[in-house]
Amino acid sequence: MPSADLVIHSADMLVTMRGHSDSPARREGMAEIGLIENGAVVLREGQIVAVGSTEDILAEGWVGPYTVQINAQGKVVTPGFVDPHTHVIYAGSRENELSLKLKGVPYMETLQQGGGIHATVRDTRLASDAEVKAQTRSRLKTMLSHGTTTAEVKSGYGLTVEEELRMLRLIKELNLEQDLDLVPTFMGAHAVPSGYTEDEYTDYVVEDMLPQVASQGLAEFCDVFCEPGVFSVQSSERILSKAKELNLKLKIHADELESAGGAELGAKLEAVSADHLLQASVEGIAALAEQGVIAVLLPANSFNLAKNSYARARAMIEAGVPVAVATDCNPGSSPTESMPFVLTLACLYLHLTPEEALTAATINAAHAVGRAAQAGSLEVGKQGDILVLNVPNLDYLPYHFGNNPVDVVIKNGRIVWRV
Ligand SMILES: N=CN[C@@H](CCC(=O)O)C(=O)O
Ligand SMILES: [Zn+2]
Repeated sequence: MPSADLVIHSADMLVTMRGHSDSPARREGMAEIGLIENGAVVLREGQIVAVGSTEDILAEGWVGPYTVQINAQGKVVTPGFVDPHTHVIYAGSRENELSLKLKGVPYMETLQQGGGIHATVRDTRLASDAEVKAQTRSRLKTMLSHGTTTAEVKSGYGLTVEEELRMLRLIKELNLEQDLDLVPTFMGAHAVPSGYTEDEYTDYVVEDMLPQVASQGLAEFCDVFCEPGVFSVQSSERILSKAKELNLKLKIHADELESAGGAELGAKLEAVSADHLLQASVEGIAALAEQGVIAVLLPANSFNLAKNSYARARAMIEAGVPVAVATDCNPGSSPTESMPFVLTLACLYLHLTPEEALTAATINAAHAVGRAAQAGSLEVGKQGDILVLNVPNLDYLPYHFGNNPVDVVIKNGRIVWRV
């Protein structure tokens, strides 16, 4: 047998997430994390070639003279986190919105007065390609150091054909230039820019943007901010239907601030995920479950909007909706790169157990970005995307918050970050 490039062994707990790669975990399945005590995982040429107990793995003779070994005694080993909802590509920042929020100005009012997303659109358009990439690269590095090894990235701070294509091209370049795998989503329908009515801009997205995005093969998914005052259910349906016709997979920002039928639309159009969902109706939740649409929940966004309002994750899980969690990393509603922080919020405010939260941040998140065949679990044949966490058990991970629990990040079988 050829010897391994890397063996991680003696992990107090090795979380494999096995058995959920064909379809996302639902209901009680979300608590089935495939735990191996005193576990080990073996990597060769970037891939996982064996997973099991340390005793078995060491007896199998994987360790040769050139094998790098990591002793994970006293630690927990998990799949790399998959962050399935980010707006991480942009220039500038919006710390000015903190004082507005403290004065009680709602998020939507800031947006409608030309701030919010529009402010980031202005900053991003003014920044050179090199500036946008440098600022984004730095955030991606923070994400990686906090354990994210795959992330979805949305365009949406361009809002013209040229600027949206530029964002998607820069995502493609960044994907090749740094360690995280990036999954590109076109979100030209992120806000209606000034000078357009909603209908005029919807026409522009459908007739001009989408055909060019699709023909250049720059995006895998299309997303829409479906929210009263931004894109109505009717406009969202026009955009997502056109995207589907052009073979893009679908996501939808649904029922974030108001219950308006966004979840129902996601289910009707067979979206891969519906995201936010704070105000999703009972019927909307049932429709997501029926269609198998993944609910991507964003508790850091809820935390940051400081309205004490979170998505009803337990009702979703009970109804059979597969749940994933994400940072929603963006300069306004969720300025964080940290999946460990999201895990804490998922437990405390979405009321997930640590096991369910970890499922939501790994294999279910991988399904939400179309990467479940490669990422999200520690199974033979998958990419070697692995975390060694400096925590003694699973409960400790969400319990000890506000700092970075990640000891080692392995991406495609290579150590890419280490304390
Ligand atoms: N809700 C719409 N889009 C982002 C916010 C983007 C921004 O505020 O810049 C979100 O998912 O939270
Ligand atoms: Zn978003």
